[in-house]
Formats: sequence, C-alpha cells, structure tokens
Amino acid sequence: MAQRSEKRLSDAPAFVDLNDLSCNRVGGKILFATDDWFAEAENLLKPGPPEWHEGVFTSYGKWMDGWETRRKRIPGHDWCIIKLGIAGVIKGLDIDTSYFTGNYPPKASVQAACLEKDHIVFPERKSLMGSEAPADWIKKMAAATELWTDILPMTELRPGYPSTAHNFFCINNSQRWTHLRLNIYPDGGVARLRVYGLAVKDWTQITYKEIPVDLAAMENGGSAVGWSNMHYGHPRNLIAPGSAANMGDGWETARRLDRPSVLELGEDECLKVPGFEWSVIRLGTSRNYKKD
Ligand SMILES: NC(=O)NC(NC(N)=O)C(=O)[O-]
Repeated sequence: MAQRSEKRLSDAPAFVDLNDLSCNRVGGKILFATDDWFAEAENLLKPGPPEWHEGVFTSYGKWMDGWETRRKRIPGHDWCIIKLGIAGVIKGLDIDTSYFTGNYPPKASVQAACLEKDHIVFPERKSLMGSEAPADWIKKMAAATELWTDILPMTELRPGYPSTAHNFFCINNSQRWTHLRLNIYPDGGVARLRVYGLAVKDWTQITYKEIPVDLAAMENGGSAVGWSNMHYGHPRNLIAPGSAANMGDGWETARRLDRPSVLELGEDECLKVPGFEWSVIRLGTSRNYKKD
C-alpha cells in the first residue's frame, strides 16, 4: 500500500480513501488473462504508482508498467480475471491508464462475481511477457465468466497523460464480491486497477477459536476515516494484512513546520513541542467479543 510518490489528486473522489481490495499487498491475484504480450497483467495490482522508464525496451516492444496486450488481429477483445485479496463491497474503481497514451484501450467494462472455493477451475497462470492464453482456455474461461454481473458497463477511458490518467468510477452496488473480470475493448494497456471498498465479514460466524479477533483489520471491515496528515503514507496501511515490508508500507506524516527551531525541556522534564498527529480507524463491527 506504499504511496510515497503518489500525489493526491485534488479532484479525486472520496472513495480513494477506502481500502484497495485488489492490490497484491492484500493478496489480490491475476487468475487469467487473454494476452500478456507487452506487459503482464500482474502489474495492474502493484501497490505503488506506475512508472515510466524512458528508452527501455523488451524483446517485445516498449517496457510498460501495467497490463498491455498486443494489437488484436483475431475476433474478440482482451480481458483478465482478478481474485480480490479481500472480499467485499466495491464503492469505486480507478482504471489508471498512466503512460499509456497511444496504446490505451478506448473502452473498458468490469464484471464481478461472488464465488465459493473451487466454483470455477482456473488454469495454472504463467504470467509471461510475450505470451497469450491458449484458445481453448480463452473459450472455457469466457463461458465461465461472461455472465458475471456488470458493475461497470462498457465505458470510455481517457489516455494516460497526467491530467487524464485516472479514470474514476463510482460503483452503486452493495453486494459482496470475490472476483472481477476487467474487459478492455478491444486491446491496449492499463497501468493499475484500483478497487476501492470495504471487507464484508459475517460476524455471526466467528468461532471461539478466532477470539481475540482484530476488529480494526482491513480484512475484517476496518477502514481509516480521518487523519491529521498522511504526507508519506496513508493511515489505512496501519490495518493492512501481514507485516510491512518497509517504512513505505506504513502511515507516515510530514515533519511539523511549527516545531520549535531549538527544542527545550519544560519544567516537567518533558519536551516542549506543539500538537500531535492522529488517525481515526473505524472498526469492522461494534460487537464485543470476549473469551470468558
Ligand atoms: N510504442 C509503443 O508503445 N508501441 C506498442 N506498445 C509497446 N509496449 O511497445 C503499441 O503501440 O502497442
């Protein structure tokens, strides 16, 4: 969930402060992609902002930080299947086309499903630049996923210039989802897919063994709802699953500009420094779980 160089856009919708349910940091995975010619679909789920490396080419073409398929010469369009790292309700999407200017897909749509374990058998994922999925698997996977619910109907995208790269879409749907299908029409490149929402947990199913349970955890429905400052890192990083890889995965404020030029001790032997930083985390439930 590192955000170090990702500047907050002044016109970003409020939902960007929710949790990204598809990011690889929280366990999001690509299960299938029709084509990974120029760049593999896994890049869609990277936590950091997309990068541009001037003059860097692979054996297939320009190196790109995103998912980029080849110029299509067969019927159909490209799509990929994502397993959310955290199952939940989706409030908004960002289809970020950063740096894809002459090669962004003109249109995209997103479908969603709530799958039980082993509901669909996905082929083993190879994630290989310069590859495409075998035609028989594209057919099988298309049949298994084409009727998933449209949460974003086919919609125009804008190119990956700084002022147009973030394609934000508000999602008005209160269902819990586990999987998404991102369709791009007909082909092209997307830098990141951000899936903003909240985990939905069935608190009536908590077993005695699971207590104590972390009520603030992102995977249990926790979210960051307020903060004094998040210059280097968003406070939602505090409630992300697992351990932080480094300080970029944490909540970090800017140093206060109103701190004294020379620090002094007060009479109480405490340093005389103004103020403090704070963040507010909403818990996933207000229920009380105790081991008696
Ligand atoms: N310069 C390009 O980006 N060309 C092609 N894409 C890559 N990645 O090379 C393309 O047009 O699809």
